[in-house]
Amino acid sequence: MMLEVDRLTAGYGRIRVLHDVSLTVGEAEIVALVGPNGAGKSTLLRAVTAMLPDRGGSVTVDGRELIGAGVETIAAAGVAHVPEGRRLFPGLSVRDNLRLGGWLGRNKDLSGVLDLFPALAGRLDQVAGSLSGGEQQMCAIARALMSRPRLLLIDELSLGLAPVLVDEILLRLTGIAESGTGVLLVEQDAGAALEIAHRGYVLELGEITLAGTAAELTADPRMRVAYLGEEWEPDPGTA
Ligand SMILES: Nc1ncnc2c1ncn2[C@@H]1O[C@H](COP(=O)(O)OP(=O)(O)OP(=O)(O)O)[C@@H](O)[C@H]1O
Repeated sequence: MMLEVDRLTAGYGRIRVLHDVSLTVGEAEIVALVGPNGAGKSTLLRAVTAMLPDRGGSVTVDGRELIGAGVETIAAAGVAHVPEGRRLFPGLSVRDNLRLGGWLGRNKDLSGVLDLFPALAGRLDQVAGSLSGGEQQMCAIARALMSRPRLLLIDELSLGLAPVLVDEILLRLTGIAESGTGVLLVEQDAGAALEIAHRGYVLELGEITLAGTAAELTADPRMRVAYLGEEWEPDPGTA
């Protein structure tokens, strides 16, 4: 497996958020991470990119330990993170945001990401802060891709976006994975995420409570009621 998270424990100050979380993402695999607000999904992505202090467990990419590693080691391991809220530099142009994404890896060639997101091609000179929400999300993903990552971590892809746009961006992710990149996708819209994911995990109260292939999770009755909008029909025998 490319990414292996093994019994990871992480939190903030004295608050422990993640408890012995283990998960994997393979090459060219899309893995969905779903769960309620506050479950620890963003914390997990932050822990993988070593933005949190080391609390226990291990995170390896291709066997290389990331816990305790510096930002350059993480970039060299090929990990890119699209954080919640996108975090573009709003006063810089789209071109400069993209170039910054390629800076550590000395990648100046924008053509690959512009092929993926043609909507950005005509907006290279526009400041990122004036893009629409969907364009900003595309720009944030494109910026992350400029580092030519082996592993892409995306937090709350659909936040504030129209469903049609979400579908379009998810489709792009399928193409990105087909080219070999592993994708760990944190997503509120579990249905949309499981449509493109190969596998998924449910994180609740900082623990993995359910895991399986996308088909297994989509068919799971608990999953269907809790995350996929199915109405609960009490068993007539017990109601
Ligand atoms: N910087 C921080 N300092 C202290 N506690 C934090 C910090 N960031 C997050 N938390 C707490 O950690 C817990 C997990 O938060 P996290 O953002 O990882 O959840 P999440 O599953 O991503 O939720 P959401 O779907 O709402 O984004 C929450 O209780 C949150 O309040």
